[in-house]
Amino acid sequence: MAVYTRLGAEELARIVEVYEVGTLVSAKGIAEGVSNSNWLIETQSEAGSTRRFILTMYETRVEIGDLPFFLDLLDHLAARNCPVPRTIHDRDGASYRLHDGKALALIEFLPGVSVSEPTASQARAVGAALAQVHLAARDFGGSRRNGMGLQAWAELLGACGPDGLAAIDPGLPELVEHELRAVSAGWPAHLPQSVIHADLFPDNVLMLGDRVTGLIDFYFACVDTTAYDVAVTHAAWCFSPDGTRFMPELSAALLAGYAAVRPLSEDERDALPLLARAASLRFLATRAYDRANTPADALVTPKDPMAFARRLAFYREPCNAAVFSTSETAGQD
Ligand SMILES: Nc1ncnc2c1ncn2[C@@H]1O[C@H](COP(=O)(O)OP(=O)(O)O)[C@@H](O)[C@H]1O
Ligand SMILES: N[C@@H](CCOP(=O)(O)O)C(=O)O
Repeated sequence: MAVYTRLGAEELARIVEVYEVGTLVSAKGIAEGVSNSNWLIETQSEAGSTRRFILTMYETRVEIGDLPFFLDLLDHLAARNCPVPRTIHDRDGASYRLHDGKALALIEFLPGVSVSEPTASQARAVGAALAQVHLAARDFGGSRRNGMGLQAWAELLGACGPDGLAAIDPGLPELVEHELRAVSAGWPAHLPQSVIHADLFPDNVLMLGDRVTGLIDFYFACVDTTAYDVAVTHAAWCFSPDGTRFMPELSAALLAGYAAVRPLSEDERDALPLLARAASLRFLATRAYDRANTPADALVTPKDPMAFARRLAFYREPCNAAVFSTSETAGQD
């Protein structure tokens, strides 16, 4: 359940009044998501037409100082026809406002559902949408460093300690130590950089059939290696959720969909096997840390770190590097 803050009906109505969107007629807390509190808001204009919005209250994970980057990015991408929600500015023109010390934003509601068993056509569409974002963000003026990069993973994994990792799985301390070293030594510093989403999991994509209607949850977005974002999305979409089963048809389709919009250079393709190990390590790190630090009675159940240890084991097998080198990846869809 991701509604951490309670807001009463009168309070919500007063918040909505600050925007030129009509009056509040309903507000429902949204259970999905783990980081922020979200409400589905319905308003009515004087003429009687209704509109829907998402009201997000940023909880502890999002720094208020980063909000201009995240929210301006949404408006920039939406203006370039990327399927991302626009922000609704208040009567003073602000994209977010403070309420009892926490930041709030009203965001366009987009239709669609998050798929749990993606098809190849859906994976292709997601690859294309990701490439569209990478291209459309080229003239975005904002910048934000990746606070969830290699150093952060090392710190999170270090904070778990060998015993904490071994409590999850006896093989984890050795795997993590080896992979942190390998990824750090092999990180391809020369590749193109851009704004990246950095967390494009199926639950952050809204779809209607094979069409991507919404890319959401840009709260890890930053400037980093573009191909790393491809690797993150590959790790997120191309396996069964528990990481035991690689789905080759989803992989080929996702990479082909991406390359059809933004062909990957040879250097980027060559780097993908290592970047996919890096992406697996990143989600293994946050999940292991959350597993070790979430109280047993917490409202949110921590996600399984082993699902990404299994992906990591897949990507580090030299024979599996071939999944990234099909001719489709070069744009011949
Ligand atoms: N713009 C939007 N349009 C429609 N639904 C949305 C939108 N933004 C968020 N949601 C809904 O709210 C849920 C949680 O949003 P999300 O940004 O992923 O939260 P969190 O950052 O807490 O993970 C999503 O799974 C989706 O159902
Ligand atoms: N995608 C991450 C969790 C990040 O949470 P989000 O709700 O902000 O997407 C994972 O699966 O570990």
